[in-house]
Amino acid sequence: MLPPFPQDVPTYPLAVVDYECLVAGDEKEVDDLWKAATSLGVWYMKNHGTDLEVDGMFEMGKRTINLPLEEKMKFERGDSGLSHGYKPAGGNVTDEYGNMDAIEYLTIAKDDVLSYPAVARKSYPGTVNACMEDVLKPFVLKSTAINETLLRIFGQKLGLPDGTLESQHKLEAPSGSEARCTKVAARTEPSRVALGGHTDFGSLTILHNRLGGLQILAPGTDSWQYVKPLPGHAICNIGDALTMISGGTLPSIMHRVVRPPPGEQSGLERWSLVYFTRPGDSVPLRAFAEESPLIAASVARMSESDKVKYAGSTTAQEWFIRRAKNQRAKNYLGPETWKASRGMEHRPEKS
Ligand SMILES: O=C(O)CCC(=O)C(=O)O
Ligand SMILES: [Fe+2]
Repeated sequence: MLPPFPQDVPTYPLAVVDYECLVAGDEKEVDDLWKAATSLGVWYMKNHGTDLEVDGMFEMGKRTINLPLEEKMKFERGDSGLSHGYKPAGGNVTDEYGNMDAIEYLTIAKDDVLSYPAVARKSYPGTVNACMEDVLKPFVLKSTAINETLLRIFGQKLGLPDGTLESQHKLEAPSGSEARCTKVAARTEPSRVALGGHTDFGSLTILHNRLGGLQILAPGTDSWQYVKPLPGHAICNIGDALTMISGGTLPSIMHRVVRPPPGEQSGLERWSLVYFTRPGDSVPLRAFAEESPLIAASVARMSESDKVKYAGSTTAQEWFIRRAKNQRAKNYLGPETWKASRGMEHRPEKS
């Protein structure tokens, strides 16, 4: 049993959305989701129906990340901006000064899970391969189904023609969608930022965490605040790609990971699990203004420089590679590298 999140540490309250009610078409729930997604871009989701798959993923992640470093490094992700594989702590920077991160993680491409035993992007340690069929595949498929439900709702609320958002995120299209298991070691110094402030690169993120450590920087505020993990609840957030497609209607929240909060949780190692849904590699990241009057109105209200940003000069894959590559510690040359790693952050200077 993990100790509870301390009562005397302030947390940012998020809306709770019930996934089963969304699936049932409950209008109030759909409206609650839309309110959370368009105001803050992050919410809790209960009754997501993936508890078994999540447990299996945590076990697989722990087994793999607990392998000797030498073994894991055979599958290291490299510095070219592709994320699949193993990333040791210190592999990325967390801020403009080049301070290194303190989180290690293992990232498995959706394309590799679906093509297994053929390799689409990268090969993985035996501990991953051993559960491709029984754990990875059901986790990826269920997480995808959840995100398809959310995309369908967002598409309707945005006034896009039916299927528009889904067609940018086809399961069979090569994409940066991926599952990630993360670990922050117990010995990490309390002052250290484990994962620097960022917005997620793709469209939708489903996060499962059990100990505190996730913090958000809510728009209009100036300080990082913890989000308290709630048992059985996932934390979902909007990423840059959906911000772009929706013409800014769906904001991607800035967040980061620090060590668990003071008190009983503070000395413990922290594990989390994420599924990122991203558009197909070749999808241009632009506001879908021609397809939706609501998005067109949002673009019309933008400054000229924002209009250029939302006009779509990169594909989803180019966006991802630029951001991921410039976060690599080995590629860090100075504050300009950090700046080049930024996405849709509302406070780009915060880390
Ligand atoms: O571990 C967490 O709570 C969040 C991880 C995260 O933000 C990420 O991997 O992008
Ligand atoms: Fe993130």
